[in-house]
Amino acid sequence: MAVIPIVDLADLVADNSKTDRVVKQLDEAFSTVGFVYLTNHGIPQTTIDNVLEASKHFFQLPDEVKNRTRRDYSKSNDGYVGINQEILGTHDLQEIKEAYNITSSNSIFPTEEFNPEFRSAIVSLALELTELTRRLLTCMALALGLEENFFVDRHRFMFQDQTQNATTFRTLYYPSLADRHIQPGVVRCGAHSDYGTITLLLQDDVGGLEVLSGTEWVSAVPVPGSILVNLGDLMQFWTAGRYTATVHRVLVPEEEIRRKSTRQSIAFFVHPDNDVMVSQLNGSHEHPPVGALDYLKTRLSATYKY
Ligand SMILES: O=C(O)CCC(=O)C(=O)O
Ligand SMILES: [Fe+2]
Repeated sequence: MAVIPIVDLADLVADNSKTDRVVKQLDEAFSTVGFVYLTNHGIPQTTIDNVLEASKHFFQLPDEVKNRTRRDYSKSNDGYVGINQEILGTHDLQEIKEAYNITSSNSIFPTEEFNPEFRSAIVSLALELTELTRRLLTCMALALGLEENFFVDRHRFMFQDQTQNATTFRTLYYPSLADRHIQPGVVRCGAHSDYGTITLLLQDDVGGLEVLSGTEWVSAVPVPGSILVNLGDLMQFWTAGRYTATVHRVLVPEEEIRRKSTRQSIAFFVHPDNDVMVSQLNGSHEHPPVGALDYLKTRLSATYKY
């Protein structure tokens, strides 16, 4: 049974030059299971808890209030995404999840009178995740034998301005399923791979995330204090398949107690700057280069329902 490895970042956080072990371990994880837990990543737990708390507060507001900042994909990717507004799994009828997307500190935020902490909590965490992402991108460049700033230089505008970079902070809320009749084809989050470079994922202690390893679904059990990292399809393309964009999902729990619980997670979807042309790093000309933003748009419009 495949296991998701744990990589301890303590040395790297203390001293940026201590990359060797981390580079090797990330390379191994990304070329096999495609998911890795990071521990001692340096982001304070209170910064994470503040977002979970402010998010819960938001998602429990009446629909009428939440819909005031509803995502309108004809304008941008920011804002509130209601139940079934997006279906990631190609065979799923319903996905019982809510989400809120933020692309910078100037993004669309809920009206402050309802939730004054939401903006500041999210911006603080997003800035920390941006820093951590830079460290990871540096390690990945070294692992692939590239100049160490190769990826960082192509991700210059993360969480700064969506007209230049589509990196998105997403807070997710899976409501309680206590009073729902669950038909086949109803899930919390359908099977999919992510689209971009990497995704940093933080989950609460409820569990339910599973990752596909061969033909087997492996539980990504919550490891307290850790951040999960997985690769997106664009990075799989970039590395010509050396790194894997692993399919993952969150089903409706079978146990009554977990079905009743709400579940929360936070995803930081990292994308290259919009104008980056991604060419396969093995020098192959089999597939023409793809523009980072064009690629993302194609993927987003396939999942967006209304
Ligand atoms: O909620 C989770 O644990 C996973 C969410 C996810 O995979 C996504 O939004 O892309
Ligand atoms: Fe995902």
